[in-house]
Amino acid sequence: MTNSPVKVAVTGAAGQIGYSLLFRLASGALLGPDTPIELRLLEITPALKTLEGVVMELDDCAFPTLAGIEIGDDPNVVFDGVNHALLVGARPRGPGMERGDLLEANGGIFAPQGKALNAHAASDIRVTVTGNPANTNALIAMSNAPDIPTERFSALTRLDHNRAISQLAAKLGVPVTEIKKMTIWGNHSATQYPDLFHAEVGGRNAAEAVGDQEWLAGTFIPTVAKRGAAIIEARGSSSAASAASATIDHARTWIEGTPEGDWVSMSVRSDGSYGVPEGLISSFPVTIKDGQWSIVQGLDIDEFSRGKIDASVAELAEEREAVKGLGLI
Ligand SMILES: NC(=O)c1ccc[n+]([C@@H]2O[C@H](COP(=O)([O-])OP(=O)(O)OC[C@H]3O[C@@H](n4cnc5c(N)ncnc54)[C@H](O)[C@@H]3O)[C@@H](O)[C@H]2O)c1
Ligand SMILES: O=C(O)C[C@H](O)C(=O)O
Repeated sequence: MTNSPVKVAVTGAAGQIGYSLLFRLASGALLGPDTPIELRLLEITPALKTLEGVVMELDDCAFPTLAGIEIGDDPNVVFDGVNHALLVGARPRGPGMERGDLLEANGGIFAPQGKALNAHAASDIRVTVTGNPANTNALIAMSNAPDIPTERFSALTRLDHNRAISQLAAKLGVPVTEIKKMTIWGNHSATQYPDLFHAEVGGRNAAEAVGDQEWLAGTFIPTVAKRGAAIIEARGSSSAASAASATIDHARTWIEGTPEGDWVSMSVRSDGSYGVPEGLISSFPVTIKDGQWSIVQGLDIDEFSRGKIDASVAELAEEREAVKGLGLI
């Protein structure tokens, strides 16, 4: 291992997702076995003691790829020189909280974090927002970091993408590796649109392979879109290991690129493609090469898909108006 360490920041590091994410990052799941990683872990002050315990456990694993760990409660210190920022820590919706309250509370987190990244991150910084509402939190962070190119900000819809692949593979009785070109459009919320019309199963169109519009519209789409809620209902808390795994998948694909003949779903700043208003952080099919993503162009969008994409994008536009009204962007 001759490379110098890559600095990866994780916020909300003492939380549920953090507890799964940190050990996988430290063991090389993001950067591989030959690149040392330095973890920069941000938490709120009252959670630092818990985080110290997690750091003790990380030490106890003696991971060969783990070159160092720094923890703290000041993003201006923790984000110094970071190459990747995985923004996981967010304010969950509490009893009686309206969407506007949630957006305001998260604005208080993602605006200062955007500013701190702008001031202190490395010049090659790439930012992935997992903390909900992920798309709009990414918009807030991006809007508060004017010196970082906008294409370096993203939000996580890879978990939805993975869920869609898994549901489709189970329906058709094929391995997940047979499924290519899955797309999640729109917001990481119940309005998202998992699209089978452009996906492929063993080279064949997925919607045709399913051949059952009732299952597609009445079972597949709501199962994927409401999977987060189903896990909360079953587990008593939101998805954590799968969210950590998808966060690593997302960031690793951003580094390594997409394989020939496939793409991934990633929430990125819209350039107006597919009628998604410019500037919204919306999920698209993207290919990635040399660390740069591009929205897949030229897909035919039929009336059914158009309606679903428009509904989710309308929600993103509403969220943008709400955070604008709060002066967060
Ligand atoms: N995008 C997705 O696919 C997806 C999937 C699952 C969960 N999530 C979201 O990820 C977020 C984290 O989930 P979790 O289960 O780990 O939650 P959690 O409550 O267990 O942990 C969140 C952590 O963030 C910390 N935190 C709060 N404010 C912070 C700040 N300003 N700076 C640094 N840390 C801060 C908290 O102290 C806490 O330890 C939630 O918003 C959840 O809804 C997103
Ligand atoms: O849906 C949620 O609130 C949790 C998370 O975003 C998920 O998709 O599992």
